[in-house]
Amino acid sequence: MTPALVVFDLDGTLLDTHADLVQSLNYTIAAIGLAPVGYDDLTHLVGQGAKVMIERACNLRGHPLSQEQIPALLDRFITHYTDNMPGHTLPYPGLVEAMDQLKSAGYTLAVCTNKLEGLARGLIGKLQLTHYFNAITGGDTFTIRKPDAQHLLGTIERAGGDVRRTIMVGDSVNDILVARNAGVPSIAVPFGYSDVPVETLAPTRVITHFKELTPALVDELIGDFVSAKPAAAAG
Ligand SMILES: O=C(O)COP(=O)(O)O
Ligand SMILES: [Mg+2]
Repeated sequence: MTPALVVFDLDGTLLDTHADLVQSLNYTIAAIGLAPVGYDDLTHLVGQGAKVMIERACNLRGHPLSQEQIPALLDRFITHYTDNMPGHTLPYPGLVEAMDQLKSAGYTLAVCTNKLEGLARGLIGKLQLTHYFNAITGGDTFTIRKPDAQHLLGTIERAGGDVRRTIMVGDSVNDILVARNAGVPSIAVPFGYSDVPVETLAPTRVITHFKELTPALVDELIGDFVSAKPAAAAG
């Protein structure tokens, strides 16, 4: 049987990236004279990748960007963010121990993020975590991204997983929606960058610390989810 697969969102789930995102974003918008944004703004800015984050920050400062302005600002962000990796970014408490336990139990792991794939791979590599994952996809890996189901389904395929034996772990609405759209149970974590309480996103389960992410919980959610599905119509 295909091993169970746990797919993680990156920003606000796998890694606490907020300080470096804010630092590079402020460095970027300073180029057009805009005042810096704060951590509290981040929950409304992050989630759809760097380009959207920059656009949202400029809108927040009352300076909507023209399409012509975006490429240079995106390059400025990517250069600064890459040059400063891993910066202050760290895995959340208990994550590495949970991933070790899942891998020891024969489970496979993957990353499905709306961060640019190159930035995700660079950051995961700098933190020496690449070896944990069968697949790492970003917002630019496919032509679509979360919450489109195909982003998660494509990640599952690249990881050699089975959608019926997969769970998604995330901190924001796009993660819970992509799981729902792909027919996959979801675990929400409250310590990331959601602009609403994660309970209101109706995930399958909420955990408050990665010590709760055990093989038994994964089996429970997959089992419950499969048994709760209507029986396939008789062929
Ligand atoms: O880069 C972002 O906007 C956030 O991406 P993620 O939460 O899907 O990792
Ligand atoms: Mg996230």
